[in-house]
Amino acid sequence: MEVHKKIAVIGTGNLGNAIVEGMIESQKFSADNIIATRRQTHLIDSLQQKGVHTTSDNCQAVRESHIVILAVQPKQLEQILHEIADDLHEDHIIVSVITGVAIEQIGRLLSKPIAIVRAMPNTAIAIKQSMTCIAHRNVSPDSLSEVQSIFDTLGKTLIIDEELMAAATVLGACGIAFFMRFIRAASQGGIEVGFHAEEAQLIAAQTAKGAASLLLAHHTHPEQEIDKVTTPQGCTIAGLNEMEHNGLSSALIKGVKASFNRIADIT
Ligand SMILES: NC(=O)C1=CN([C@@H]2O[C@H](COP(=O)(O)OP(=O)(O)OC[C@H]3O[C@@H](n4cnc5c(N)ncnc54)[C@H](O)[C@@H]3O)[C@@H](O)[C@H]2O)C=CC1
Ligand SMILES: O=C(O)[C@@H]1CCC=N1
Repeated sequence: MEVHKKIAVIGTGNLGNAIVEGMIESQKFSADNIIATRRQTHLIDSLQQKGVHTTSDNCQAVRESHIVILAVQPKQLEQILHEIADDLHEDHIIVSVITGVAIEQIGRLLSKPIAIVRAMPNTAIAIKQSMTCIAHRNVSPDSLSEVQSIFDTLGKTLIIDEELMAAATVLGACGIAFFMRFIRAASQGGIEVGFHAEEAQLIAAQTAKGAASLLLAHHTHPEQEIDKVTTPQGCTIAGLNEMEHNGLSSALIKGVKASFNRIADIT
């Protein structure tokens, strides 16, 4: 499905950039219909070169758009809402990808009846491989499906209760960094056992992609797939058990919980 509505991304940093890159890559959005804002617009020249309208004028971006994606840091939100409030009207849909800020908080800061949806994508949105969790409160089915269809073109989506948004942030958004670190560590091991760094990374990354793809394609539990790899008295189980003796699963679970607990302190 093509998306023809004008979309403004307010705060085009790491995630905002990835969202715009993904939209362009998908070819479902015309670059013409995307407005990306940043205080230092030269830092998003690469998007301008692809036909995106870039500006530091958040109010103009809001006036010229229908869907407003808020992608600033949590501490920058209040000032941004203050700045754009007069230009927002009830036909707009706000999509906040900001961590730890509830819909009710945004609504209170705006004190206007505007549809607000929270979305939690990850940086794989740049290549249309995001996992995006979406939550809303009292948004019309049409507005919700409009927002969901944007993220559907950029990966997979799941509608969740807003109470689960912090958990979604940790598992889905921070998860990119967690899995990256796992791949880096696997590559480092691969170098120890004989590969050049580049080869080790290729093997580790493609293998990680294969493992994830197996789960998505077979709808199996990871242990079922592990059982198919662990030949009795073989090298896989020897490696896995050594990793577990050193706390692999425990370290991951504790890391997820530490990230989750941090979200409560963010705002
Ligand atoms: N980076 C990630 O993977 C993810 C980030 N998020 C959330 O997305 C939001 C953005 O995160 P990042 O992209 O990592 O941060 P970032 O700092 O890279 O991006 C924020 C951008 O907003 C711009 N900005 C700040 N004030 C502005 C203003 N007044 N006008 C225009 N632009 C302004 C900054 O210059 C910066 O480029 C955060 O709330 C974060 O919690 C959510 C999911 C994933
Ligand atoms: O690190 C952060 O706070 C943000 C939210 C999820 C990914 N990056």
